[in-house]
Amino acid sequence: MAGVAGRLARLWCSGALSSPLQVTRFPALQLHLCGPAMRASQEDFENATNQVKLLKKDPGNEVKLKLYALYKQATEGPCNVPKPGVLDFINKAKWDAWNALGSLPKETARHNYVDLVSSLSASSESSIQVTPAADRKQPGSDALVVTSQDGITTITLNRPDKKNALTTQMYHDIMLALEAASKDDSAITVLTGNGDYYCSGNDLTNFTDIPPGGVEEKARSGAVLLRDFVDRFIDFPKPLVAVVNGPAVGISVTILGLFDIVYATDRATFHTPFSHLGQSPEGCSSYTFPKIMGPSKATEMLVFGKKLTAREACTQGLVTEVFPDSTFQKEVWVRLKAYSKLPPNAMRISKQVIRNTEKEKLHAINAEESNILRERWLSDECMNAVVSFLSKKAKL
Ligand SMILES: CCCCC/C=C/C(=O)SCCNC(=O)CCNC(=O)[C@H](O)C(C)(C)COP(=O)(O)OP(=O)(O)OC[C@H]1O[C@@H](n2cnc3c(N)ncnc32)[C@H](O)[C@@H]1OP(=O)(O)O
Repeated sequence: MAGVAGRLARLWCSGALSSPLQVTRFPALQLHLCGPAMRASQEDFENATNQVKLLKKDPGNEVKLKLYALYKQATEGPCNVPKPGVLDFINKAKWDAWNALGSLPKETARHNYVDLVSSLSASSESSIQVTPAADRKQPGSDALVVTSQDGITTITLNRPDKKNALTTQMYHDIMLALEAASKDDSAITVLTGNGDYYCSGNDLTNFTDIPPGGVEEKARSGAVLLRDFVDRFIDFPKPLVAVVNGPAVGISVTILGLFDIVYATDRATFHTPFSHLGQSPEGCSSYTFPKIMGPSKATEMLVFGKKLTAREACTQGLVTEVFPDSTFQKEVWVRLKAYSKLPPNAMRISKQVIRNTEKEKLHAINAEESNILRERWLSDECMNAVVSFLSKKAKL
């Protein structure tokens, strides 16, 4: 194994890998917990729209496009106008910026707009400071944005440029967010993605972050992280809903068997390429998938890596309901807001009555899957697959 890992390191040092792999830890991600008193209120947003006109320093076209896109997303939702012609450069650039935000919820766009204006005013010393909502954390990296409103706590994977691939830090942040959501005053918790992907699974550059203890230590700590991460979904006490806004890969698919409801846009696909990657199933899918869809359909996904369309995944029981992409966000959030008005304790207790009978078994399955993966991660099959992806030779 050291040979392959050494190859990975040499490949990186030789610059053959196109993206500058992070051998150091990922920058700490800020977890924006926007509880009822902490989300960017409409007043914050209106203040920010006024303050942006008073900026002393021109923030540049790229930032202005981002402000434009966030403003439109916050006020009108996902891009809903036809794409301008190629010669209409300015409007096409604005359209592209807005469209790139995909299905980002209005509340999140509003929150990001206020944060951006706040940071611009701080750097340009404008005459009016936006007073961020009380107690809200200062803007920082928001690869994970948590908002809580209308009885729903929403955890949004917000790393669209990397198809919402999960960094090691994001696993920790999601666990923190689930912990907070289990105790806040919301009735339902949602996991969704921003951009065209729901989530492309484990960030494969995580494998390049080799600690002093070497690859064996990396595999050990990865197995501990995986087991803890999946345990949070097994034990989560409130109704947990996946709003699958686009393609889903790997662990983002396997943990769906632990959600209570899975709503998907018809653009979504569901791919678990574990053999392709020299790995094996996780997220309790080795138990939940055969239970949900039968052993042969589960084998097609988990062993042979068959990618399912949203409708196939619905037919096989992994997805609860599929919606047309054009009305997905609107229909899903209207429904979830109605569900969130139901008596929260009754929903929580009913979920636990359903889940409790399996909890012990699911924890045992999770422990077994994590141990097996710890070995798989040390295999040449796995590292060769990772090296192929990172050297941009192979995509799924
Ligand atoms: C606690 C540990 C748990 C471990 C257990 C988890 C297991 C898994 O999740 S296994 C599955 C892992 N995921 C993958 O293997 C997917 C790899 N990605 C791809 O194959 C493709 O990116 C794609 C099919 C998801 C999308 O292809 P495409 O539409 O062509 O977009 P790009 O490939 O250009 O992606 C844009 C950008 O994002 C980077 N990226 C996407 N996915 C990942 C990823 N999983 N890990 C790292 N980076 C990813 C991609 O490299 C591009 O980056 P740039 O080239 O720098 O723009």
